[in-house]
Amino acid sequence: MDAIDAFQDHYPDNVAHCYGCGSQNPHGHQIKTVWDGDETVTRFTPEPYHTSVPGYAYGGLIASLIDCHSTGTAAAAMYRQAGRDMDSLPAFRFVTGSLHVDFLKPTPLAGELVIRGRVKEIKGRKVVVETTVSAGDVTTARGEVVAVQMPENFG
Ligand SMILES: CCCCCCCCCC(=O)SCCNC(=O)CCNC(=O)[C@H](O)C(C)(C)COP(=O)(O)OP(=O)(O)OC[C@H]1O[C@@H](n2cnc3c(N)ncnc32)[C@H](O)[C@@H]1OP(=O)(O)O
Repeated sequence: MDAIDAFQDHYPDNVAHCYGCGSQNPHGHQIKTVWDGDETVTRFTPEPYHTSVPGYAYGGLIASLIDCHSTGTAAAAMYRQAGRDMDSLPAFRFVTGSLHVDFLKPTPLAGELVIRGRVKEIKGRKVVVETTVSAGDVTTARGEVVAVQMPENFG
């Protein structure tokens, strides 16, 4: 999916290979996240190969959408709080410290999923993001991610 000025379009190429959100990963989801007021939104249409129970999406897919939607939201929220453009330096880069997912209902494979995030807390290098996944008007999963600013010596 192409989106204009998505958060992920501002990730430098050297950190744009993530399976969930990297624009440079041809095998990945390549999600695109934007602001919608105080919320963030990603739209993603699963493929037939994302199956768990026939007709329904694999939980790992749902978790990875929540994960990368939330880390992208964390970065955008830090830039917004600082009143900075997402291309400005030094860059805010976030990795997942923890990922909690509640699978509320089976997620249908047919059609678009809407992933929405809301910042719950910003404290120091940590951003806590609450994210939901919806199919039509049904919320099928809810997640909470603790995103932590990537240390200089990551790895
Ligand atoms: C721009 C490019 C970005 C592209 C990549 C997007 C990534 C997409 C999502 C991913 O899949 S990332 C890959 C999976 N994640 C990792 O591999 C991370 C592995 N873990 C680490 O490297 C470190 O544990 C981590 C950087 C997450 C934290 O280590 P730190 O030493 O920097 O954290 P520190 O101990 O200073 O804690 C900072 C705050 O975060 C909190 N925190 C850290 N780890 C946590 C955790 N696991 N659960 C809950 N909170 C956590 C910690 O409590 C604290 O909060 P408080 O300030 O309120 O006290």
